[in-house]
Amino acid sequence: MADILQIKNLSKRYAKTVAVDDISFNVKQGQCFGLLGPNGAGKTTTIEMMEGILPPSSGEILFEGKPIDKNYYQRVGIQFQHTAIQDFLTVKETLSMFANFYKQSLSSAQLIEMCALQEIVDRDTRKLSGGQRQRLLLALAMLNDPKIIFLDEPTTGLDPQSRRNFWQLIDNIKRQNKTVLLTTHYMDEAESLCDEIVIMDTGKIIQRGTPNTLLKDHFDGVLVTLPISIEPKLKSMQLDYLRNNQVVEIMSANVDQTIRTLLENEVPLEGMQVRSPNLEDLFIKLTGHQLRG
Ligand SMILES: Nc1ncnc2c1ncn2[C@@H]1O[C@H](COP(=O)(O)OP(=O)(O)OP(=O)(O)O)[C@@H](O)[C@H]1O
Repeated sequence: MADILQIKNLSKRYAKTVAVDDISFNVKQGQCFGLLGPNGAGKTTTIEMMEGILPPSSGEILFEGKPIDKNYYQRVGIQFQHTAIQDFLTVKETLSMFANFYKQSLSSAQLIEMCALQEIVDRDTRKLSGGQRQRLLLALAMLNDPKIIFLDEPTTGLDPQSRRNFWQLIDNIKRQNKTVLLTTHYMDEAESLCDEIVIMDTGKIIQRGTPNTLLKDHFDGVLVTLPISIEPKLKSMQLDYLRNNQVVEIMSANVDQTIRTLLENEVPLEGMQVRSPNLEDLFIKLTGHQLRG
């Protein structure tokens, strides 16, 4: 697959902060690429530079091998976190109004189908739920049939069902060989949607790869989780573990052996869970802190 975007030594410096600090990566055509990181990591600054709306302090962005120019906006779609939608218009009227901004646009019928807007086409945009509003914003970003679509935290604040519905739409868009670039705080979102991710912290890239490879590279086995109350016992056994909120997590390459050891040491197993490590665990392992907070 060819690279649709190349990010080379990109930085954004403000008077008191280096928001993005010399990052480089490529995005392949047709890929869903995720920018992950905690609050203030530099995700929004990075995506806004990639969207062409924020000038970098240094470095460059190539779109299909060339510096981005004024035609870029005809080729890309952007779903902003807070797009102002005109009051007193229906969903269909809103789509028609925004279509005027582009030389070429998809038909309303195509967008309505693509973004599951059938039941709300005649609804006043002030009466939309959070999930419906996000679907309309997605349709607006898809209006010009872009090659690449940028989504900045598209599902923040949505209920779990609406988030999953939204993921389905993104999946359908990916199937049309569109490139999707998204920022997210949600690790399950990244694991479900992204072919490749970069994890950012304090303006730098700290890891890059496919979710699966990153997890395989950093974890060997599963996590055995127990209530925090057994921590003193684990300390006395000199067993390696991580503290995560109200639980302790033991990394185990052999669950049977770990459970035998715990039983031999009379550790109560009530409340025990066994699970595979996820990107959230990886983030904590790499940075020592959680994504939210
Ligand atoms: N216009 C600005 N002027 C000064 N500093 C800024 C500006 N925009 C962003 N920053 C700083 O740059 C850093 C990165 O911010 P950015 O919004 O890119 O992070 P983020 O990863 O998107 O965080 P969040 O998840 O909270 O949106 C932060 O320290 C932020 O305060």
